[in-house]
Amino acid sequence: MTEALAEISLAGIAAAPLAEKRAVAARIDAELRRLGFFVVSDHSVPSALIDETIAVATAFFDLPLAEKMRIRSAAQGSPRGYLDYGLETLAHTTGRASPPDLKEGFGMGPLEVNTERAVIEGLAATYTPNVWPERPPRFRGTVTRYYRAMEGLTQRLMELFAIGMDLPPDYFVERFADHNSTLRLIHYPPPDRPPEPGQLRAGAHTDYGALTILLGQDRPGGLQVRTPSGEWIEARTRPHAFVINIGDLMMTWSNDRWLSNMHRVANPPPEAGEASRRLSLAYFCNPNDALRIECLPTCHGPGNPPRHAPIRAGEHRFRKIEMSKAALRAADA
Ligand SMILES: O=C(O)CCC(=O)C(=O)O
Ligand SMILES: [Fe+2]
Repeated sequence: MTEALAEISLAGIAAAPLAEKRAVAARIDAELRRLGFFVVSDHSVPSALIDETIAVATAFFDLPLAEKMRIRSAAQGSPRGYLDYGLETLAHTTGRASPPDLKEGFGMGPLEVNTERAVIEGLAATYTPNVWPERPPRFRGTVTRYYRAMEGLTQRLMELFAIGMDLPPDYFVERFADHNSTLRLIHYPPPDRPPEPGQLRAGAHTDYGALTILLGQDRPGGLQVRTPSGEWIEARTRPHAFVINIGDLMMTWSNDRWLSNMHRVANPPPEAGEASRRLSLAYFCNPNDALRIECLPTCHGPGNPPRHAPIRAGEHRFRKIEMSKAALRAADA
């Protein structure tokens, strides 16, 4: 069995007849069962938009730290604005002790929100407002366009997911009305000192939501995915191809038919120097925060009872976000 990520082309998919969509959906189904990850090409997100987003992200991370800290992420709610070094330790979200991840980031979320659905009982602030840096000048417009492109690609993928799961093609549409998806620009700088024992660019974790669309630069110290046999393989990609993986909510929905798989970002070899500077654009697609996530109707039956207790989408994510910040709380105490 090959253990590399499969590449699936979405060329012409939007206007394709159902039979053709079914064939692509079957390939996606196979990859999500096997690895929980695949690569998409011909996805119709313009290469120029990807390049421009990388360019404004790079210019933002190049700003002086004090300027970035002016829009530092608030302590509670969905992370928005600047995520400084040391804020997040992804290994904690799977219950393992670790030093913080070696990265900084910028997070933003929905562009308009129906406030009537925006606050979930018992959760602090779910649809946290966006904050934007003053510089670079084209940052807000470019990042906004990229976010819109991710919303569009998500719709195409969710249709294929529904077909792959023998559901009506539009099954997920209303479930993603007032979605709370986060776009995160992530910067992994070249190391300026050896990592602490157990410290990675991003510790091993699973993603929390429905699916993730990742554009990661192919640099030393990149994304690694765990195989069913427990090895780590490098998820190497061409410049404008996306890595798609599902998160915990999709695994719960599918009753574990699809795998929300462990992945991490490795440290570069020290001799890689400046060449190991890496950016990634991670779009974490989440459904409506108030939605109860429970086994899909086509994923249980006699001999296959639902394996997970229902959980509200926003609640699961918030629990994970709080775990990821545990190091910060310990340091503050
Ligand atoms: O930067 C990457 O390649 C992956 C990052 C990631 O997995 C995450 O932030 O959840
Ligand atoms: Fe991840």
